[in-house]
Amino acid sequence: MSLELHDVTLSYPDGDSRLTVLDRVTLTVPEGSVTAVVGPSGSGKSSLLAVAATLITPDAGTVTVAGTDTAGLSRADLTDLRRRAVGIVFQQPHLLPSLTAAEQLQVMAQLDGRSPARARGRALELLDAVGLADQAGRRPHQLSGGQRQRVNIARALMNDPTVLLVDEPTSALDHERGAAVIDLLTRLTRRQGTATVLVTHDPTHLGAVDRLAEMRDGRLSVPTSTR
Ligand SMILES: Nc1ncnc2c1ncn2[C@@H]1O[C@H](COP(=O)(O)OP(=O)(O)OP(=O)(O)O)[C@@H](O)[C@H]1O
Repeated sequence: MSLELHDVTLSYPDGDSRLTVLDRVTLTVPEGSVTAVVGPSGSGKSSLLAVAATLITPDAGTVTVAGTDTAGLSRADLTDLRRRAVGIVFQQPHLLPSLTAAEQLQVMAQLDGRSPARARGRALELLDAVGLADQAGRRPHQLSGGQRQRVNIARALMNDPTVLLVDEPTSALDHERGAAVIDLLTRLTRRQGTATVLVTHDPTHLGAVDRLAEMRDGRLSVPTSTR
């Protein structure tokens, strides 16, 4: 299992008391499968992703990423684990305006110490995988919203992550493009063998995912198989 959260609790200060945002959440995500987490606004979905990404340390419980128990790791070790094993797709692509689609991806690998030639090769391979082989030289303003989101997804896969965390990838897209993005994420998950968590408040287009769980007031239902 590539991502395991066990009995995770997270709270924030709220006046004199604390607001519990994650309440004993347990989730195991097998490699090569997509677990979708749905739930209303404010139910704790983004907090769940932040904990799984090791960006926030929970009050209690364990988070195991790619076989590594994250409890007690130093900040430097957490950063290293994230760089090696975690890909994150945020709601908004946040692409750099002056870079081409290929360069957006290459930057990631060069930061990681790969040679420019290898980074370029991998970038073109991934752009091809997301159906953008012929758009590699375009800058963000020359791409559609759906194409920008596909560059965003390809970029998150540049370091060959074990765990892929995706936050509301369809919120800026129309129905058809949203469905295409979910379909793409599912295909890439199987192909790359990632353990993927997809958070959304929109339960449409989820036909292709493997398991579905619901977040309500910080409690996560046990994921049920959709196939
Ligand atoms: N840094 C913080 N400090 C205090 N409270 C916070 C903080 N971050 C989130 N919250 C609160 O935690 C709860 C869960 O927020 P979270 O963003 O995880 O929900 P969500 O399900 O992702 O919502 P949305 O679908 O609107 O993005 C909300 O009540 C929110 O106000």
